[in-house]
Formats: sequence, structure tokens, C-alpha cells
Amino acid sequence: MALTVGLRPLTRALLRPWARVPGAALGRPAAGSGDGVRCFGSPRVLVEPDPAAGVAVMKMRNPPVNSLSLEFLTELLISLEKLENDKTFRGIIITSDCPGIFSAGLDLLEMYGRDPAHCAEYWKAVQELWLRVYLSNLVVIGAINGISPAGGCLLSLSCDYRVLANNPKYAIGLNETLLGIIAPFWFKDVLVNTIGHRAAERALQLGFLFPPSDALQVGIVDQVVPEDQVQSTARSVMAQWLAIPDHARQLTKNLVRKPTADRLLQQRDADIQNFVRFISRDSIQKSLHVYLEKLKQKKG
Ligand SMILES: CCCCCC/C=C/CC(=O)SCCNC(=O)CCNC(=O)[C@H](O)C(C)(C)COP(=O)(O)OP(=O)(O)OC[C@H]1O[C@@H](n2cnc3c(N)ncnc32)[C@H](O)[C@@H]1OP(=O)(O)O
Repeated sequence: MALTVGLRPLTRALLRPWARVPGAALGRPAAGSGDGVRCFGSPRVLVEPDPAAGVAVMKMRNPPVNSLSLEFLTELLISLEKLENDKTFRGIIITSDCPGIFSAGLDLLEMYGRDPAHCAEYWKAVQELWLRVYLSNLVVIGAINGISPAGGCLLSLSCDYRVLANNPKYAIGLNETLLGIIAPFWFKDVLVNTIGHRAAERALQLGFLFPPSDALQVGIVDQVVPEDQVQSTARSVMAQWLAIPDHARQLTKNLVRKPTADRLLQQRDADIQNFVRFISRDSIQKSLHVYLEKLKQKKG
């Protein structure tokens, strides 16, 4: 799939070939590689390759909460495209480098107080990340080591398999209604595909954030394991998935997922316009303001 985001100069600049990680992470040997295999990535995305296994671990590190800002989305897209195009890799594990947080979801500051052109560019990047992960030819496993609301949950749901750490704080779900906003139809479609119509109907309207035991029961994650076993479990699950011939697995994945992705692909521009119209409403901006204030006050 070609990377088609119509980006502004700032974000286009990020799309240069494979930026190296600055500072300490630069050229750090990948965990367990022992053979000089180097980590790479970008400021917010650390990629630990294991070429022998054909697997790369992609660690999100956009502190404090891995909110999906435009820059972060762009870096994730670059990393994913690079891995997708490198025949060395057959699978990726997406996880977080921010303790206790997988991803706080979309960056509210990209939609609050912004002009329509910015909101449109942002939404296009959100669409692009979803399409890239959801339709990836690679096996994509989510090693969910922290809380994962809204856009964080969408990212998880777009993986082929989800392993969640068993910590009651690590809730997962599409909680948009709690913010006074609405999960777009393609977020909803992915949830319905995963947990079924009735469970999704309740979860979406009530903005459920499922703690691990409930998450497993409803099927929004595939496995819940002790926190220190999330990465090793993701690795063993990956080995099972990689035992299947790539072409058969990829075509089957496409068969199952294409109709859902096509619904967005057929109306991307309309979806962007709809988002911009919705998010620009005074009432929605007010809801976002109230929610952001609540987040601030929680601290004080
Ligand atoms: C058709 C129209 C469709 C519109 C659809 C729009 C779809 C949106 C989907 C989304 O993803 S919306 C985002 C939903 N996310 C959330 O509700 C999570 C909000 N955050 C939290 O609940 C908490 O931050 C946390 C993740 C549980 C972490 O808690 P913790 O106590 O560890 O940290 P905080 O002190 O709360 O946060 C630190 C810092 O980060 C800011 N922040 C948190 N989340 C976001 C975010 N999603 N976007 C931007 N900024 C965020 C928070 O405000 C703090 O900032 P400060 O400056 O340090 O005070």
C-alpha cells in the first residue's frame, strides 16, 4: 500500500529515509541479538530488529502518554513502511516504552483550537496509520503493557493478536462518548468485528474501558498474562503465526479485513470533511476543553 498522506513541509521532512535514533538509543544492540544487530527508528519510535527470527519490536515512546500526535503518527508510519518493505521481517510486535501507558489515544491537542486545515491533515494521518496497521502484510501483535483508551484501543484492535498485561489499571476500550465525541464508523466497525454487535453497542455507547479480566471475557484482547510475561508471550504467539506460510496467511487476512478497510477507502475525503465539520463545532470544542481541564485538575 503506498503511503499517500498529503503532508505539509514539517511532516514531509519527517518522511526522510529511516532516521537514526539520536543519543543513547543510536546503534544500541537489539535486546537478545548478541550479534551486533542494531536498533533503529526515530525519536519517538524505537525499533528492535531480530532478523534471525524475522521479527521487529516497535516501541512507542512519546512521553508522557504516547498520545498520537501528528509527528508521532508520521514516525510510526515511516517505521511501519520501512519494515513492510524489508523482506527480512515477517512480523512486528507493537508495544510501549512509556511505563503504564500503551497509548492515550489521539492527541487531543491536535483537535482542540486548531484550524480546519490542520484538523484535516491530522485526520488523514490517523486514517493512514489505521489502514497501514490493519492491512499490513506482516503479522502484527500488540504487546499491550499499559492503559489503552480510544485511539490506543483502535491501534490494538488493528493488530492480528492482542496480549494484555494483567494490571487492573490497564483498561482498554473505545471511550469516546465519555469525552463528548463519537467513535467514527471505522473504529466502530473494527470493534464490532472483534467483540460482536451487541457487546460493541453497549461498549461504545457507555464508553466502556475494560479492565483485563473483562477485556478477556468480552474478547477485546486475546490473552491476559502477568506483566513480566507480556513480551515473551507476544514472542511465542508470533512464532505460532509465523509457522503459517506467508502467502496463505496474508491472502486470508486480506480476505477477512478488506471489506472493512474498503468502507473507509471508498470515502476517505468525505470522512475527513465529516471529522473537520464535527470537531470544529463550538459544542465539541467546549467538550474537549472541559475534558482537557479535567485531565489537568486530576493532578492538582
Ligand atoms: C466524526 C468525528 C469523530 C471524532 C473522533 C475523534 C476520536 C478520538 C479518539 C481518541 O483517541 S480521543 C483521546 C482519548 N483519550 C483519552 O481519553 C485518554 C486521556 N488521558 C488519560 O485518561 C490519562 O492521561 C491517562 C492516559 C490515563 C494517563 O494518566 P496519567 O495520570 O499517567 O497522566 P496525566 O497526568 O493524565 O497526563 C499527562 C499529560 O498528558 C496529557 N494527555 C493525556 N492524554 C492526552 C491525550 N489523549 N491527548 C493529549 N494530551 C493528553 C495530560 O493532559 C497531561 O498533560 P499536562 O500538560 O502534563 O497536564
